[in-house]
Amino acid sequence: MAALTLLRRGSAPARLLSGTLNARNPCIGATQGCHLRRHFSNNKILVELDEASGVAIMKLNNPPVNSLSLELLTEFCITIEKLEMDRSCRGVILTSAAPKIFSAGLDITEMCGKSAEHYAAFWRAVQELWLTLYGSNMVTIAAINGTSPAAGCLMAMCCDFRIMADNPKYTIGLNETQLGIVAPFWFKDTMTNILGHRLTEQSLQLGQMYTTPEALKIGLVDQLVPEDKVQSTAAAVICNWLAVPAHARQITKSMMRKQNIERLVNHREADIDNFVNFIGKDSIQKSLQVYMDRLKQRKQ
Ligand SMILES: CCCCCCCCCC/C=C\CC(=O)SCCNC(=O)CCNC(=O)[C@H](O)C(C)(C)COP(=O)(O)OP(=O)(O)OC[C@H]1O[C@@H](n2cnc3c(N)ncnc32)[C@H](O)[C@@H]1OP(=O)(O)O
Repeated sequence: MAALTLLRRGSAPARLLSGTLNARNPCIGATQGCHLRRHFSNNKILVELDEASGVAIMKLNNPPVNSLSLELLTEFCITIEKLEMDRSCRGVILTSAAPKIFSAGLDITEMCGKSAEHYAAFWRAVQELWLTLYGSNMVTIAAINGTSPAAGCLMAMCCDFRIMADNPKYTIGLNETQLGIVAPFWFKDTMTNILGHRLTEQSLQLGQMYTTPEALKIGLVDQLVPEDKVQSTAAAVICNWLAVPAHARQITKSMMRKQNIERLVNHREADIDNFVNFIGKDSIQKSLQVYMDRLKQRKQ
């Protein structure tokens, strides 16, 4: 089990020990043409695992906009954990099967007009996604092939490296305040680790969505490439990351992230209570409804 996963689950670091296999050139099998590909999918996640390179491509597949429903969140975590346990997989490229949208963030309908029990289950699943992806021991690369607001941006920020399609129509950011809601502390912590305190404060208060050049400039994404080069660039980048001795990279990743992870692990139930109280307020429900109505009106 992964070192970071170990941090919250206390299980044996088998992956950590086995991770040095092929460490000098993990992509050697792929370059020599000995491709062994395994495909598997849940309903909403498509996975293609290339055993030669140890890289899985994981595609969000929840049309039309890859909104993160309870079902998708659950499948997402199961998929990552399955890959984490699979010795032939050492890296994941996270991308979207939908054209133009990486992910529209949390499914707003899951946060409207539902019971407190539903809100609690939904929020636990959102937490689980963050813990699983941010805490993954695998190399994770976000191949952001479309717009990515709110929790869509969070997923990308959980990855080790972000490559975005350079399309003037695409934007990325944590826009929660624009919906009248508040990004919780662990969203904030994730962004702070990437952008620093001042920029995160400004970004969160304004609910700012960045164009691709802006996102590159502030470091929210690491690389911009033409749309048709996103996948191939991600494949090349992940090979570089996998070439680093795995145990050293994993321990370093754990060292950089464990404080943030522990903070949520230690306050998980309180965070769920906060969410349930907050989202159930009439004023917040009204804000979300107005936002959804506006989204629908844009089309008319
Ligand atoms: C005190 C502290 C306490 C802490 C409390 C915590 C509070 C909660 C924190 C929550 C954290 C994260 C929140 C989120 O992630 S909220 C989601 C934010 N997402 C957005 O703002 C994106 C909204 N969508 C868009 O801007 C656009 O849809 C798009 C992604 C740019 C795509 O545009 P498009 O023109 O291609 O498609 P469009 O016609 O707009 O959409 C197609 C249909 O999909 C519906 N839809 C879009 N986004 C969502 C969504 N996020 N959830 C649910 N449904 C969505 C849209 O309404 C269309 O539906 P229909 O075809 O009209 O029926």
